[in-house]
Parts: sequence; C-alpha cells; structure tokens
Amino acid sequence: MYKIAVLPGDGIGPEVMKQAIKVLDKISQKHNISLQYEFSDVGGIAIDKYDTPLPEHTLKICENSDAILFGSVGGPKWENLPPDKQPERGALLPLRKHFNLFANIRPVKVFKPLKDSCSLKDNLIEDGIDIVIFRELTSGIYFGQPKYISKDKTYAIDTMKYSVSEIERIARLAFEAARIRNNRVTSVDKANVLMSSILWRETVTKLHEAEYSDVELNHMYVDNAAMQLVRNPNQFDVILTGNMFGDILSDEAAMLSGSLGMLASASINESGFGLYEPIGGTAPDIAGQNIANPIAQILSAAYMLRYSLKHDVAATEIEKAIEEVLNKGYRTRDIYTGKEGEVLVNTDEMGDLIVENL
Ligand SMILES: NC(=O)C1=CN([C@@H]2O[C@H](COP(=O)(O)OP(=O)(O)OC[C@H]3O[C@@H](n4cnc5c(N)ncnc54)[C@H](O)[C@@H]3O)[C@@H](O)[C@H]2O)C=CC1
Ligand SMILES: CC(C)CC(=O)C(=O)O
Ligand SMILES: [Mg+2]
Repeated sequence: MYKIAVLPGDGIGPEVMKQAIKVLDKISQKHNISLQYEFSDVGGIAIDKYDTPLPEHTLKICENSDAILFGSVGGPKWENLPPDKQPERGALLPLRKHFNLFANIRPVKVFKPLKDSCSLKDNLIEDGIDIVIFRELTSGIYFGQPKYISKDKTYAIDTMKYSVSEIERIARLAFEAARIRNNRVTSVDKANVLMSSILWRETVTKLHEAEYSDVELNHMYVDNAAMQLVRNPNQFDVILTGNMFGDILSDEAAMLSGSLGMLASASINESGFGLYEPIGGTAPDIAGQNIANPIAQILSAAYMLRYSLKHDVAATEIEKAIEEVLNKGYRTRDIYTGKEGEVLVNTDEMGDLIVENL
C-alpha cells in the first residue's frame, strides 16, 4: 500500500486535483495498486486556517508518505503578507528544501492532436517535440543568502550561489537521461556575466569530460536559449539549467505544447522520493470557474506512478488516455481553437473523459 500526501493548495489547485484523484482511483483499481490518500492544506488556504502556509501536520503527512501530489499555491489574497508567510516562499520552497528535491524534471511533449494549439507554426512541429528540462531546484538565486530588502527599502539583495556538488548532481541526472534519449545535453547559463554561471559551465564541462564524453554537450546563454526554443525547439534533447533559468524556460516551453495547463513535473531527491506538480501556478484569473485544464495535474499523477511508485504501465495508460481524448477533439478553453471537430469541455468533463478512456 502506498501513502500519497495530496496537497491541492489554492486557486485552480483543488479543481484540477479532483480530476487527478478520479484518474488515480480508476487506474489503481484497474491495476490493483493500493493507494491511501492523505489530504492536507498548504499555501494560502493553510494561512487562512492555521496562520501558516506549511502547517506542522502537513509536513508530517508528507514525511510519512511515499510521494507528494501537489497542486499549486499562492494568489493575490496573500501576496502582501511578509515574505516568509507567503505561500510560495513559506510553503513550496521550504517543502522542496526540506525533502532535498534538487532535481526538477519537466518533460515538454506535444500531443499530436494539439498541433493547432501550439504557439508554433505547423511545419516546426511536424516531427513532434520531445524535450526534457532538468532544472536545479533547491539552490541558486531562489535560495542563496543574503536575501533581503534593506530596512529603508532603498535597495534589495538576492544571491545566486551554486556549489560544485550542487551542479554535479543535477548535471549527472541530465547526462544519464540523455544517454537513454537522443544523447544530447544543452547546458544553459549566463557565463558571460554571472560568476555562478562560470562555475556552472566549468563544472558541467569537467564532468562531461570525465564521465560522459559519449554524450554530445553544448553550452548556451539563457537569452539565446529563450529565443532558440521558439525558433527551433527540435535542436534540444535534454536542457540542463539552474533554478531561475529553468523556471522561466519551462513556462516558455509550455507554449510549445499548447498551454501551461499541459505540462507537469517531477521533483525528486537522491533516494527517489518525489513531489509531483503542474509547472504552472494557481491561475487566479480562471480559478473557481471549472474551466482550467486538468491535464498537467493528471500527468503529474502519472509521473508519480512512474517515478516514485514504479508503475510505468499504469502511467503510460494515463498518457494514452489523455492522447485519446485529445484525438477525439475534446478541449478545455486554453487549448480550444474553434476548428471543426473540436468540442469545448470544462475541467470536470475533461477529467471524466480521461477516466472513461482508461
Ligand atoms: N508551483 C506553484 O505553486 C506555483 C505558484 N505560482 C503562483 O500562482 C499565482 C499566479 O501566478 P501567475 O504568474 O498568474 O501564473 P499561473 O501559472 O498561475 O498562470 C499563468 C497563466 O496561465 C494560465 N494557466 C495556468 N495553469 C492553467 C491551467 N491548468 N489551465 C488553463 N490555464 C492555465 C492562467 O490562467 C494564466 O493566464 C501566483 O501567486 C504565483 O506565485 C506560480 C507558479 C508556480
Ligand atoms: C514559487 C515559484 C518558484 C514556483 C514556480 O514558478 C515554479 O517552480 O515553476
Ligand atoms: Mg514557474
């Protein structure tokens, strides 16, 4: 029996999590996988209830679980609180740090039926797109100290710090992934300006020479990478990068797949424990309307089955069911283009359709 900590969070989090649970219920029944969900509050909803974004009992539930299925946290209601009390800084980042989830893996795939929703022209995605971003998740500028706004509020400081061991451990995973994919790693940095990026580049180069010289490696500045992702995404196989660059590039890459609502991620530590979440946020602009795309959350559940629970067949079946539903023309609003054959559905309906196709 697997214990799953389920933390829906804020905004669209609970709406899309409900769909992921429906899918997990169906697939676990089908494959006789015993799942025990432990729901708990995190983020803004936890601030409202317990005056803290990461209550002790939520952390305990996560510690006693085999994996964490996470929605997303934050929203306008909580953004003026002191920094440490805000949902993102006070819950999500501490959770990532607490479990040492240093590797954030963000696969970018275009489901063929969504060619028309993709922000690129058809000819660019004829062969599909299959990229995976390895983003360092527990260090870099989001965590480096010092980090403060001066008392008189005339300046502020963030620190972009990376150690060799932090760079090596994420780079190693990226090289290993490339070996079982198309054998290419693009390491993205800003080594023409940042000291941490100079060390990043040197470290990746040394590791490559010492242990992974069979993998093709090239280095790219992040500004160029942002442009190249739109110009010619198929040049990328594995993208290896730091915390902030990976955050930004993966939102950009989401538009290759049609919508931020389509991409999920796995954040794992050295022992394989993982937190699984959509790459996007709480989407306050559409929350509460039953129109969000639940596919990213459902894919997060599939990645959880694959990476933490080692049920690859079940995960693949979920991915196939999603493809099938898209093939039949069903679209939530974010991926709806109005073309003949498309049927606009809401969040609940999309969840039900995926369950039916399992
Ligand atoms: N992992 C997390 O918990 C994250 C939390 N956030 C937080 O979320 C809040 C809102 O942030 P934003 O910058 O607006 O980013 P966002 O990712 O929530 O939304 C950006 C845009 O994408 C759309 N979108 C996102 N997910 C969607 C889905 N599943 N279906 C359809 N459309 C979708 C939204 O409607 C919006 O127009 C902030 O408080 C932010 O800090 C942001 C990113 C990640
Ligand atoms: C709080 C943010 C770092 C969350 C985010 O945007 C992400 O992890 O993609
Ligand atoms: Mg982000």
